[in-house]
Amino acid sequence: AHGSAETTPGPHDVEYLTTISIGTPPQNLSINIDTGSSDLWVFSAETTSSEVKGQTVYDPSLSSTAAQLQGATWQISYGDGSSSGGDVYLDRVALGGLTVAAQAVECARNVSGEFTADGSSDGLMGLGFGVINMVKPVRQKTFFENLQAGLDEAVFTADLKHGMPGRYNFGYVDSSAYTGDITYVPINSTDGYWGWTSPGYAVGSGAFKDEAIVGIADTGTTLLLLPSDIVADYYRQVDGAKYERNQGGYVFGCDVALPDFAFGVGHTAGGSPAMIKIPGKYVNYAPVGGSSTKCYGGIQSNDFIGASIFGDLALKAAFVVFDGGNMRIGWASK
Ligand SMILES: C[C@H]1CC[C@H](NC(=O)Cn2ccnc2)CC1
Repeated sequence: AHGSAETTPGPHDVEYLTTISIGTPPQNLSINIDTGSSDLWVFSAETTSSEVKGQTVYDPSLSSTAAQLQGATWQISYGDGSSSGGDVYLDRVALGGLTVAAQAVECARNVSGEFTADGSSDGLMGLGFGVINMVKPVRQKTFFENLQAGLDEAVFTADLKHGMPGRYNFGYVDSSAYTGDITYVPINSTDGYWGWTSPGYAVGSGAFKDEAIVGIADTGTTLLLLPSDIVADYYRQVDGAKYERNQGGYVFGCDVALPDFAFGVGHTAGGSPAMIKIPGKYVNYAPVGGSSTKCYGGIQSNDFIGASIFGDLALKAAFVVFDGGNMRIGWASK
């Protein structure tokens, strides 16, 4: 089996939203597919009403195929400080023409303010590894893990785009969606993430710099978060760019010229790595609050996290294969 679903960017490509249907008859929700976590949770009929502002909720009592997972609860918090928690139902979940008959659907009883304020997202679908699923007492499998054995190929692909809809495909690699070759590198899923190491980077037309970047491919993070020395190297090439503590990162004039940023994939012994080039204009993330002339950079420091995060800013410059069958990740230009 294989399937394909369109995914649509929010403002400034802050997140990408994909429609899933849950239950019988189907209840359609718009969710954020997040390779940086492993819980499928949704706003629900059980969510504290003051914490629901415009989201569509899943109501298991209206689904003939819903069954509560007795005694199961979950609580999750994300790197950006947001959080949610609740109880668990098993129900049919369909996405892109593929269905899991008994998917653990984590129903929120409470969500933090960030989720309440985001009227576009009705929940998250974690496509990380089940080892970090937060359901207790028994961890639950992700949608992809439940699908995997039945897929033609044990893969899903992310084809996110700048300011326009892209696609998540499951079970196949669409050879018409990218240019050149896909370069695959091993992943380290020990921490439950799609962890991988880039051999280095280049700023604009500059030389390749051999500096290993250990990170995760995370569709649930908006920006590209890298070691502070690389980030400083990039913004040295942006006229007037500076680090502003009260903005929480590097800012620059919204009309400034921005160099491309390229990161390496793979490292043929002695040869040069394949490069994924992020166009400079993608690095202009958005005007900072209250200004129309000062803009916030899409490349920022990973200082307080310890690993780098190849978020949407990096992913939307590539066609990315999350290969669960061979525990590897593949990157191609497009
Ligand atoms: C410091 C970084 C900040 C951004 C963090 N990303 C997330 O929290 C992604 N996410 C998932 C659900 N809601 C948000 C990763 C750490």
